[in-house]
Amino acid sequence: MELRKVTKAFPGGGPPAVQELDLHIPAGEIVVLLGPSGCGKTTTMRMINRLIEPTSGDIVIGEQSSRDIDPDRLRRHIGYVIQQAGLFPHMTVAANIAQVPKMLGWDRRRIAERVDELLTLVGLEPDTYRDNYPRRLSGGQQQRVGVARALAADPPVLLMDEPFGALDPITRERLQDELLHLQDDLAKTIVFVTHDVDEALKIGDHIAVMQRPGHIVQYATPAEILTNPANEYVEQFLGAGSSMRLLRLTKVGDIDLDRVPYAAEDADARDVLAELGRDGRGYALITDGMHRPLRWVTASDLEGKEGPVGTAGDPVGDMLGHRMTLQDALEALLNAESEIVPVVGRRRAYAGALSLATVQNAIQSIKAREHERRMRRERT
Ligand SMILES: Nc1ncnc2c1ncn2[C@@H]1O[C@H](COP(=O)(O)OP(=O)(O)OP(=O)(O)O)[C@@H](O)[C@H]1O
Repeated sequence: MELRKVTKAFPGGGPPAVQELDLHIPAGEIVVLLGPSGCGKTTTMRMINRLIEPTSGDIVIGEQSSRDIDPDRLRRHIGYVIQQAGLFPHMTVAANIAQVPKMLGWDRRRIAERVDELLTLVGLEPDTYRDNYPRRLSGGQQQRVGVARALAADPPVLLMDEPFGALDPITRERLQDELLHLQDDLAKTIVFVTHDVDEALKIGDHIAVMQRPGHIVQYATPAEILTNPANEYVEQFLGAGSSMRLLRLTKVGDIDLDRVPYAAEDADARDVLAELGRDGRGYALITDGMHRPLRWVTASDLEGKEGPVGTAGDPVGDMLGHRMTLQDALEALLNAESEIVPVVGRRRAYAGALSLATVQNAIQSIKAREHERRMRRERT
């Protein structure tokens, strides 16, 4: 989807709500519009599904200008989720979800099957929820129904306007996780509006940072925005704590891990001992035939031993996954029994090790990059 110099001026003067907006929204990605109240996020969304018409410019979906698509047809191909779900209170959950399929003339059986399928997809048990009314549901459950309704006719595009804005922080985080999980399978093209920086960083493949009135100041990936904000405005909008946020964005597998020596359990104890001597840190990891960590051994476990390492040493306790965020890894390390913890990648194979010192090095290099960026900006 592509927005080309899209402008919206409302009658009554003042600067246009949206000004010559250019935005490329790649298929299958989540693009977040992030900005303060009144910067034109909702107006942009409403132009995409033609609830309002641009004053000038063009919106191209697929190969076609949205102007050339009948608005009703267009809206059936674009799911819309808004804050507080916007469900019809006098209709059951099933009837709410079934709206678009009904308009499309699906038969009753197909609709009923689709409703149950969608309820299951968004984590609501069909038998419990399909005949319920929205007011009997919690905010989080209503929002789930809102997502189910938007997905009913399997639209390729989803517009989500502050969908989790009215939820408590815990429910909000859970729904964010579920959305990302769903997106792994569905790969919809999603435009997601929020004014919450952390939500944007977590959800977005790309983020468009918007500024009043109605324009984009930076369009980049979350990591780029954090490490290289385009200007003072973006930096201020991100606020303090960029380093902590980077910990949340960075995956364990992205940093330089500790290369602890390792050997298979059938390796000769004398060879492992020699390797320990060369490495100098005094311990090694023993793995099974699939490179999965089994035990820690120290030099004294191997002293005088001949033949395979076998069951020498102590079993490995905690392990970390390479997809874990640095923040979660830090938390796990603080609670771990040993100072150093193996990191495993695909099929739980050994990928390196992590200690507080390794994390600290990673933080240091993040900080160094930040410092360098600041110096660069001051020079220009
Ligand atoms: N129907 C309208 N008539 C006149 N002005 C409008 C209309 N809709 C929006 N505006 C104005 O356009 C600007 C952008 O509004 P918009 O709702 O798109 O911002 P937003 O970024 O979504 O803000 P919020 O986060 O508060 O929803 C605001 O100044 C708003 O007052």
